[in-house]
Amino acid sequence: EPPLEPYDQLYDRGVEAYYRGDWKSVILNIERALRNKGAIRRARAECRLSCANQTQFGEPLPDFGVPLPGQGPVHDLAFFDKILRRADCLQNCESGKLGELSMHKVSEETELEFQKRSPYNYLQVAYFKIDKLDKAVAAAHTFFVANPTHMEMKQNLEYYRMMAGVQEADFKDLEAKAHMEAFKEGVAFYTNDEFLEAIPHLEAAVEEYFSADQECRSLCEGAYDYDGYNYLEYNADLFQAITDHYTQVLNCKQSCAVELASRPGQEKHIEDFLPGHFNYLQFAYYNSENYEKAIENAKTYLLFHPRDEVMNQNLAYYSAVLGEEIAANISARKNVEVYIRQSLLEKELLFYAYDVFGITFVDPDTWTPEEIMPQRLREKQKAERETAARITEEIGNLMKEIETLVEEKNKDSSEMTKLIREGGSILFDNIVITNTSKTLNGSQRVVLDNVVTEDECRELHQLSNATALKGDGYRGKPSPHTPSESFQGVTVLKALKLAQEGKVPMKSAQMYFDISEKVRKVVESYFRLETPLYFSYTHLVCRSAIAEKQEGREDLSHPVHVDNCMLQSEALECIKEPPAYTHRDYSAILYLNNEFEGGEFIFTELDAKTITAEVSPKCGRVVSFGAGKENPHGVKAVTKGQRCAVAIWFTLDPRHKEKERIQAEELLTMLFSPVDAEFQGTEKEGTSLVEESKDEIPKPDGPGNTSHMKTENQAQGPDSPDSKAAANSPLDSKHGKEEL
Ligand SMILES: O=C(O)CCC(=O)C(=O)O
Ligand SMILES: [Fe+3]
Repeated sequence: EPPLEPYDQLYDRGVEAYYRGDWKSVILNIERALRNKGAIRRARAECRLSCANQTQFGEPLPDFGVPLPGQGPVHDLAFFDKILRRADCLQNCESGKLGELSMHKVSEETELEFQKRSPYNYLQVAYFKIDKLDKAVAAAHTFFVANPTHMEMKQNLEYYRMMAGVQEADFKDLEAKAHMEAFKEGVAFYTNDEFLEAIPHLEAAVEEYFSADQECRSLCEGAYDYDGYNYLEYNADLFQAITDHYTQVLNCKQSCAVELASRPGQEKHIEDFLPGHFNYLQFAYYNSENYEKAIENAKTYLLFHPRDEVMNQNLAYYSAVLGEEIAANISARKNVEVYIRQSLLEKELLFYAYDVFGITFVDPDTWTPEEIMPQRLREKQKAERETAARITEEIGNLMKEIETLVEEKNKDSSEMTKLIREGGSILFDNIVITNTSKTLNGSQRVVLDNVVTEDECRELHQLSNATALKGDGYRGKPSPHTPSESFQGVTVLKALKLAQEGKVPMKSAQMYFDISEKVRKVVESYFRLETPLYFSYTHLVCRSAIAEKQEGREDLSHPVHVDNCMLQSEALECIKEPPAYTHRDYSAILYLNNEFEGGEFIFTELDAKTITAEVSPKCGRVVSFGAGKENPHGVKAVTKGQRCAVAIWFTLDPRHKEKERIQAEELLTMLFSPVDAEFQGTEKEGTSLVEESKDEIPKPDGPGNTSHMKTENQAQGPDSPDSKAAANSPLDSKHGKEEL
């Protein structure tokens, strides 16, 4: 084998070759750099592990029989004897495996390049140039995993995906970590309720985790990092120097828990990662009816979180099923117990160093018992946290005050501008403004007359009755608002479709479309809106009194409400949340007739009682208003006859533009473009050319995700672990599977 070359030099040579276009040399050097880096890492880890085994502390000291004065220094010597032997062992081992390379220090920049997986970016191009597609794809994928926002690589991958000869299996992550892969596979099966299949992967994940942890920890025993110290001024004595270096090593070892729970290209690591394995496992074993193993893993999980309620319940349940006695004899995993004990000792030392020397330690684990932190440090941190909380609260209060001040100012000015603003042109000469916000005792209100003619009113009224006849049944449906009235409604699209089928006059349907557009323009202009107003919903509605149900009637035809929020009149509040149509910004109602009794439109206060203005419907009259809480409104009972109106709601948000409106526009264009008009003539059946609204087909429904899990004994009630454990398993916590 050729002597190992430092990988930073190999890498530099590869990059140089890249700019010469010497692809073979790029591949040769960079592949070798990657291999060397791996070899160094492995050699270091192996040597540190084997030397630790060879020169363990804790062997009995030379026996002096009775304690002698002066035995202390002998103990010290025995300790440092071990240290020297360990150093000797390491030197021999490493130079044996790595030769001169063992002394070579790689620059931080190169280290970072490798961390970012940049070598694979060069490799990807070089392989592509020499037509090694499978390798190019793997290199590209490997790079992209760690750089998911890299646009060019994303495009490359899309390009590769379309190329002939490229297979799905080529998209390999060449730097994937065995423990994470096994975990992901296990969780994938688990998520599919394939528990039996999940188990071997999760077990492998645990095993791989511990070997990765061992390697990670051994790699922490490197050189002292003077970061933060002035190199030249650092003059610690023997024990301070040992302390500084050793705490750094311990800090690094502790952070292995984070390192192992991290995924390339993702900022956040998986929280509570190692304990999570045993949570998955206990539930997977339970669902595979292996109660012994379920108990073992539940107990192992409890080593980390002894007070976890769900897990304690699970354990109680498993124990009851299996028999308390057998259960009591099953213990948690030994290696995990050892791991925890060691980790806690490390934490204690680190907290000690934190407390005394101020060497910062941030505990990466969520399961550390509180007692591990020294009392004094705990109090210090508590005090600091309290101060921070107080400051945060004070700042919060201040911000709130400022916010309300600003809000009030904005409200004043926006109300002012709104007031000044309404009153724009009404675009058509014959339309008249009958009432404004001022005369209607509110804001964002207007009543206009002569918006449409008597003929138009009559035609739309007939359209409503014709569609009701053809569509929903003879007298319309019972009103959703009152038992004393019936109610019929038709949208623009429905009217056009019925017209297309020859069931109502096309001219009327088109008039309905045109008139609603006219109202939209007028409202947009009158309220001087700076951005376009879009249709949100259009409905031609007639309410008819049911003669035999009028006696003693006290309800309204349409209870007082606000169009874009849920009115809570007792609380004098309006909540702008679904199911309210929160995106509605303006409403307009065009009345078509007055041949009925009652049916006055009313504006009220937020209490839904105090009437502030009343509008009597008549043909051609439009009442229009802001759809928000400033305008609660309703309709008084229609006690005789039929009251018809076109109700239109508008939105300023183009994303909520009515889908039906767009379809209606398309249908009209199609019907009245010459070619299509002819084409329509051949559609004798009258089948609709426009797809039925998708909303009318019930949405697909999937199987419940836990419905077929083991449910035996569920009748026993609260002890059943399945649903609760599932709810508490890491899957459903904030680190969902999509992050994996
Ligand atoms: O028909 C009316 O006068 C008002 C109807 C209304 O407010 C509504 O449907 O939201
Ligand atoms: Fe309304």
